[in-house]
Amino acid sequence: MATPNSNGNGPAVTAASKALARLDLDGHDLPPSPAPSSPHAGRRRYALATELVYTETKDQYGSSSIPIYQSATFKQTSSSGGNEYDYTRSGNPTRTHLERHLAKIMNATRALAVGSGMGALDVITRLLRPGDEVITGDDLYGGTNRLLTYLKNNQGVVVHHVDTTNVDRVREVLSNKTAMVLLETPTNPLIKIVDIPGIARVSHEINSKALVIVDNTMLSPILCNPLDLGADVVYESGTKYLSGHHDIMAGVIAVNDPELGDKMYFTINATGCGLSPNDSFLLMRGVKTLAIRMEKQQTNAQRIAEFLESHGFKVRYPGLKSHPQYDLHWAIARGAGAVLSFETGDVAVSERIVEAARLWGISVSFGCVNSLISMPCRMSHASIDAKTRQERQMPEDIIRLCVGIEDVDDLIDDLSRALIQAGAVAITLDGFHANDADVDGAVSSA
Ligand SMILES: Cc1ncc(COP(=O)(O)O)c(C=O)c1O
Ligand SMILES: N[C@@H](CCSC[C@H](N)C(=O)O)C(=O)O
Repeated sequence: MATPNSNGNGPAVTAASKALARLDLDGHDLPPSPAPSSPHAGRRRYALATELVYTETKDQYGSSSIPIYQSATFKQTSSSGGNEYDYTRSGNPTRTHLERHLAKIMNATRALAVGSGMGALDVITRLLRPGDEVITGDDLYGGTNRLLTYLKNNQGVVVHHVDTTNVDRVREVLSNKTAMVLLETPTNPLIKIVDIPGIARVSHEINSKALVIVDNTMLSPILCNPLDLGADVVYESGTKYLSGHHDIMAGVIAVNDPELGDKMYFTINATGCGLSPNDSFLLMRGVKTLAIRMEKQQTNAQRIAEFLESHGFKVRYPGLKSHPQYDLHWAIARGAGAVLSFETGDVAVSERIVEAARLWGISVSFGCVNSLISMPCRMSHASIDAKTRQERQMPEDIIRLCVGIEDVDDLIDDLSRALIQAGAVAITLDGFHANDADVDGAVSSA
C-alpha cells in the first residue's frame, strides 16, 4: 500500500521514486551484482577544496548529509538475496558513501575504510607471504615499526629498515623478493622527506611486482596524492587530519588496481575490520572541513616554527627554508603540514617544557583542531626500544608539536611561557634565546 509523502499530497511510491530507488545513495545506477565489493570512485570535476564538500546523497528524502545506516543486517527480497547490502561487515551504505568520496579525493578508483590506521596497514600487510621482503624507513611511526617487527618475528617476513631519504639505499636492498616498499613522508617524528617518485621508479624498475605503499597520514590528500607520484597503495590514519577532531579512530586505504582493491576488500570482510556506520558518518563530516582546517593549521605551524627557529632552536619543519630537503618536499607536496619537532639538547628541559604548557595538551596523535605537545621517545614511539631509537638517531629530548587552529599568538605566548618556566632559554635585554643555541642552526642534518 502506498504511504503519503511528507506533504500529505498523494502516494510516495510514484514512478519517479521507484526510479530513484534503483539508484544508490550517490545517484549511481545499482549494478546487478553486490556493490560493496566493487564501489567505484566518482570523478573529480572541481578543485579539491570544493570536492571535499561536494557529495550527492540522492535518497528519497533528499538528505543533505549521509544518513547513518545503523543496521547490522538488511532485508532481502528473496532467499537468494536481491538487496545491494546483506550485512554491515560486508558492506554498509554509509561506509560505501564515504569510500566513494575518499576515492575521489585521493585520486583513486577505490578506497576502503577500516577501524584505524594500524587496521589499514594490517589489511595491506596481509598481502605478504612468508619469505617476502619489505623495505621501509629508519624513522617510522612507532606502531608501524611494531607491526613490521611482529611480521618479522612471527610471519617469516624479512624487513629491511634503511634510510629512505636516500634512493640509493633503497636500490641496494631491492630484489625480486621485495614485495613491498613502505614509505612515510614527512617521517614521524624526525620530519625527514622521502622522494616518492624516485623510489617508486627504482622499485618498479628492479621489481615490477613490488608494491610501493605510502603512509600519507602526515600530509593528507589535501597536500599530497601519492598515487599520482607512482605509489601503488596509499593509506592513512583517518584518526588524524581526515576526521580532524580526535573523536574517532579510522583508517583509509586507496588504490587504482581493481585486483588489489578486491583482495583487500576480501580481508576486510573476512576479518570484520570495516569502519562502523557511525564512525563512517563522522569521518565523512570531518573530511568536508579538511581544506580549511589544514590551511589554518599550517599557517599557525609556520609561525611557530619560525618563532622557535628565530630563538635558536633546532627545528624540523618542511615549511622552513633551513630544512635540508625543503625543495624535495615542495616538489611532492602542496603544503608543509602542521607537525614539527624541535630539540632542546636536554631531556629534563624538554620534559619541563611539555609539562609547563597549558594550551598545548600533552597527548599523542596529531591532525586535530587543538594543539598538542609530546615527547615522542616516551609517548608515540615508546614501543621502539631505546637501543633501536639510539641506532636510528632519534634524539631523546625531541619535542613534537602538532599545531591546531587556535589563535597563533595564544599558542606562541603559552609556548614562550613554558620555555621560560622550564629554563630552556636565556633571557636578555632583546628577548630570549635557546640556551647554548647555535644561533645559525636550524636543522643541521635531518
Ligand atoms: C604516521 C602514522 N601512521 C599510522 C598511524 C596509525 O594510525 P591509528 O592510530 O589510526 O591506528 C599513526 C598514528 O597512530 C601515525 O602517526
Ligand atoms: N599507545 C599508542 C600510542 C599511539 S601514537 C599515535 C600517533 N600515531 C602519534 O604519532 O602520536 C601505541 O602504542 O600505539
